[in-house]
Amino acid sequence: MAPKIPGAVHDILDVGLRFTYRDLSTDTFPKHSPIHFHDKHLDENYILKRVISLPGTKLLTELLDFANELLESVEEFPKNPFPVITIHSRSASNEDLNADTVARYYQESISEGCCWLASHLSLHSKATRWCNDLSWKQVDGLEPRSLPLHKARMERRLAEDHFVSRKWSLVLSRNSPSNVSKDYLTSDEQKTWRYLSDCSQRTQLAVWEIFSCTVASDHLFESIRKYARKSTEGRPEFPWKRPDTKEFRIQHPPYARYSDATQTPWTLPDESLSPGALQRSRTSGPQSPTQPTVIRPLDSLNRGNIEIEDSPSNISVWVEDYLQRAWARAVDLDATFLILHRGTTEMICIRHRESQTLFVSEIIDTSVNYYGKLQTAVYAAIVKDQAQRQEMWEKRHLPKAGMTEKKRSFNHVEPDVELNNSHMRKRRRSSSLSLKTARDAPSTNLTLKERCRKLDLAIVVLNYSLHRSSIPSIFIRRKFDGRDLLAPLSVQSSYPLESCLRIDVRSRIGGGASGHAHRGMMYIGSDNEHFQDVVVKVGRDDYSRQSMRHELQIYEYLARAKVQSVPHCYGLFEDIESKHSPYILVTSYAGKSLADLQKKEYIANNGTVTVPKIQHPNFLRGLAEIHAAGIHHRDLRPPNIVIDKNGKVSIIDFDIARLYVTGRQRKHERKRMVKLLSGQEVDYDRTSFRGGDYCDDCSPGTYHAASQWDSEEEELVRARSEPP
Ligand SMILES: Nc1ncnc2c1ncn2[C@@H]1O[C@H](COP(=O)(O)OP(=O)(O)OP(=O)(O)O)[C@@H](O)[C@H]1O
Repeated sequence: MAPKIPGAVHDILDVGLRFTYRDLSTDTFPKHSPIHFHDKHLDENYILKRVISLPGTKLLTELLDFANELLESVEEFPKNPFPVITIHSRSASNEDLNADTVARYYQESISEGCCWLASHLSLHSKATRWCNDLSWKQVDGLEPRSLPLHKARMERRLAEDHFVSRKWSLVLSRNSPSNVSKDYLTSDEQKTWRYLSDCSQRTQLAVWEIFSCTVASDHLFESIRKYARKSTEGRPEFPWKRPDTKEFRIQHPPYARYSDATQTPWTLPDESLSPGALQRSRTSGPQSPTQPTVIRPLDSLNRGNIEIEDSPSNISVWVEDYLQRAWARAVDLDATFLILHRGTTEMICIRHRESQTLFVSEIIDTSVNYYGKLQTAVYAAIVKDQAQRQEMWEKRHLPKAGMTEKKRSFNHVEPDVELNNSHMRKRRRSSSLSLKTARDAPSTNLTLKERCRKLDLAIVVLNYSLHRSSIPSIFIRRKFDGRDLLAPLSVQSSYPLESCLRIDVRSRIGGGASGHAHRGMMYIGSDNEHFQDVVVKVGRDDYSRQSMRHELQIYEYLARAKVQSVPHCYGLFEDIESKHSPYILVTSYAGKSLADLQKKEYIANNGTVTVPKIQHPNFLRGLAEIHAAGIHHRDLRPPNIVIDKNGKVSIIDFDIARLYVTGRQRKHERKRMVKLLSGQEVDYDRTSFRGGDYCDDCSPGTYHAASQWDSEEEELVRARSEPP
């Protein structure tokens, strides 16, 4: 007999969101596409191929039936009261419904209750107490550091964050049902727990893209629905964005994906999944890359004029781009469910791995009185799906005799089985550089540096994590015009391959306010023997171009002063495809940072590291050299001090450095360096803040009022009048 459902549970099942919808002005429409440079280099095997609409209410009915089944399978609900969950209702009439407000409202009003319930129903239905093992929250929500941002960049960030927030997810809040004895688990639940035991607390089980509750997102949802319906009829392949460089085509051997679960509470239309429905581009064997001997950037890009049009000003929202971003995030987490939510409406999407298809539900009204039940069903379905796929994976990967049990990592989308023995290939771990390192390269290194300086065209491919370029991007060197301004972009009609730099980006090694730093290898022409171990900093957005240009200027200044304690800068390059694509700044790889070398201490002790006193002079000499060249670094921190295998210390990251330094600032920065090396915490360099602030570097807790630091102009005058 079906159990009596407690009133508090009914409250959760029957809750609908109560937003009062307010029309917001169109200024909340995002002004930029969410697609970044990296997205164009996604591995072909991992890109969205089709979007198919799931018409009608079939998916909803199936999910609600699944919730009913779970409710009926409970023999008895716990006697102790259901935790108090407040159902808020929100009137949006005088509130800005940006993406984060919408997410927080969903979190406060519904997700907690649904997590408790889904947890009970799917993980420990026989437990006599209410226990919750799920949590819907913002994952990796915090930026590593919140540097004062350029005003325009801040505005753009705000506009983007205003429209969509991507960091929300369902996670397991514990590793095991710590509060529930095994006796209270049915055999099915025990099995589920076993297969989920590899999930850490940070494992994200599904992807939520939360949008602001605005006209723009309403328009986006409608467009997605129309797009999915249209593409269901015509079945065209999804237009993934790739670089426009036409003459290259790099074929990579394919490999298998993780499997889709087979026993799911939802059904997908069979005809969409049949092999004929999708022309998969599986090649029969490895093919050599197409690599022309003459590179014609303008021809290959098919552009008569490199002054490429800016994005049109009347941009509303880009359906494909938002779907692509969401899909890529789901692939990254290996999530099956992708939920698009905007407060008053929602779309549930299901990712089918085998056919690389996204199935999209109709638009769901979140005020319906079964919305709570639907969300509970979605959470429970996500958990079941995850456990079932893990079970399938483990069955296919039985541990070999004598080996410890092999577990699939939930956090990686590492392909597990090769498709074809003739080109067996495990996907390379992003961090490993398997080719010879620059140290092994013959002694042509110096000449190579000299040669590189003269070469203006760089062919860039990404080869790490989810990125495996099938078409490279073409970058052109940017130079100064002699007046500290970048000269206009100058592109020749053709370049012999032998006069081109080839940059193979192999792993991501850091990320900060202005961009992501990658490790890679730089070759010249068709020579695969000699290469430089380089760091490629890819700008985060178009505003980062300014800071990279500034960094190039500082590096050139330091090179002219023959400063040794900094990496060699190979130059600044611009992707010629779009005015808004980021610059890349290429420097030599100068070793691991203090933060990386002492990662544990750095993380555990609030960003501190300790260097034996005997080694301090090494670091101080490096800094003194930079000061002697007249450069004020202004951002000395453990991540910005690197040491190579031979113990050579270099200082990096000059994006907020200044081209003058006063005696007082030199002393200040020296003290800061000693403090940092002695295991003490250093915060942002307060000399950056002309408004005045506390400066613990000079003497702990001392407040420097605004007037105590010079203004930029005063600093310059003082710096010029002082001996170096
Ligand atoms: N030339 C280099 N050699 C070795 N490692 C490097 C080099 N350049 C950058 N890195 C690594 O990449 C990380 C980020 O680089 P960098 O600080 O230049 O980027 P950023 O975007 O300006 O970061 P932030 O905002 O934190 O200052 C560094 O902490 C360091 O670990």
